[in-house]
Amino acid sequence: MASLEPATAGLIGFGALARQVVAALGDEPIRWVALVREGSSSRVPENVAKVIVLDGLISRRPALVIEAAGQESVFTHVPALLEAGISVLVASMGALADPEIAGRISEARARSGARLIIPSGAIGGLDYLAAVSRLPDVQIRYRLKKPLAAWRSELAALGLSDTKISVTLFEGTPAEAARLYPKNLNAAFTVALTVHPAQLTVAVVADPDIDTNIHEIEAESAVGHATFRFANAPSLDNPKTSAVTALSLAASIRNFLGDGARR
Ligand SMILES: NC(=O)C1=CN([C@@H]2O[C@H](COP(=O)(O)OP(=O)(O)OC[C@H]3O[C@@H](n4cnc5c(N)ncnc54)[C@H](OP(=O)(O)O)[C@@H]3O)[C@@H](O)[C@H]2O)C=CC1
Ligand SMILES: O=C([O-])CC(=O)C(=O)O
Repeated sequence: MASLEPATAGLIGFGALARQVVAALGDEPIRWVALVREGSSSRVPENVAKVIVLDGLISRRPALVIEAAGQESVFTHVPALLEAGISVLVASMGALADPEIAGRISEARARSGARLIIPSGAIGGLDYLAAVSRLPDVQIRYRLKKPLAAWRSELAALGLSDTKISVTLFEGTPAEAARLYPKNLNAAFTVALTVHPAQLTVAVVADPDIDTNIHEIEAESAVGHATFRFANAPSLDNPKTSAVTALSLAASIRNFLGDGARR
């Protein structure tokens, strides 16, 4: 980072991702403040200040707020932060599949000039996908396979908790995937926003024979065929979340704060 002057950074939620982001940036001069829900069971360490209302976070004028709490918190908190001129890094990108919240975020950014930072999260290759997205007839397929532990409630609802074979849970559009699987399909919507949702198809698989979260992206266009495959170790604290996601957020935060955004 460019300067040793501490920056204030906010966190929405203090679960697996937020805890790992703070740990990954342990050597950086950052004053952390976390917005947690009243009565939350999250254990917030002493080096992180805690607030329970959004105004408590806004009044500290953080240089950046990191949303790591789920799609619902994007609806309730992100437009107000942007309106207040505070830039936000959003992990729960699937929230932007909802046209109303996408519109509110876009208007708030335009009014205040605050930035919405989109991390690559559990995946990569977004630069290539952005490059080919302007070509006519580009087709992109995204397939997410996770172990059964990541799909407990979905498999129980189908009576397939102990399946011995892989189960295709979903095939369809990225917006529908983000809506149906709000804790698992955010990376898919990051791909959708990088290209165009109409260019992308999504498949979701529960696989009893794997122990990693596997994201496969295939792009076919006039300039070639590309395949990306990310076999991510799940976070020890949350099997739905890949451990690399916190590192991606940490890299984006370093990048943003190193860009002269310190206060
Ligand atoms: N872009 C990507 O590639 C990825 C994105 N994600 C997104 O990140 C989110 C967080 O992941 P992870 O940390 O593993 O999840 P966790 O469930 O471990 O943590 C989320 C925390 O947020 C808290 N929380 C929920 N709602 C609110 C709220 N309205 N205000 C404040 N705190 C809240 C919960 O605490 P409590 O219930 O105690 O209040 C919980 O501790 C996921 O839900 C997903 O949307 C995850 C992985 C990859
Ligand atoms: O962490 C992952 O592998 C992906 C994930 O949960 C998401 O995109 O919401």
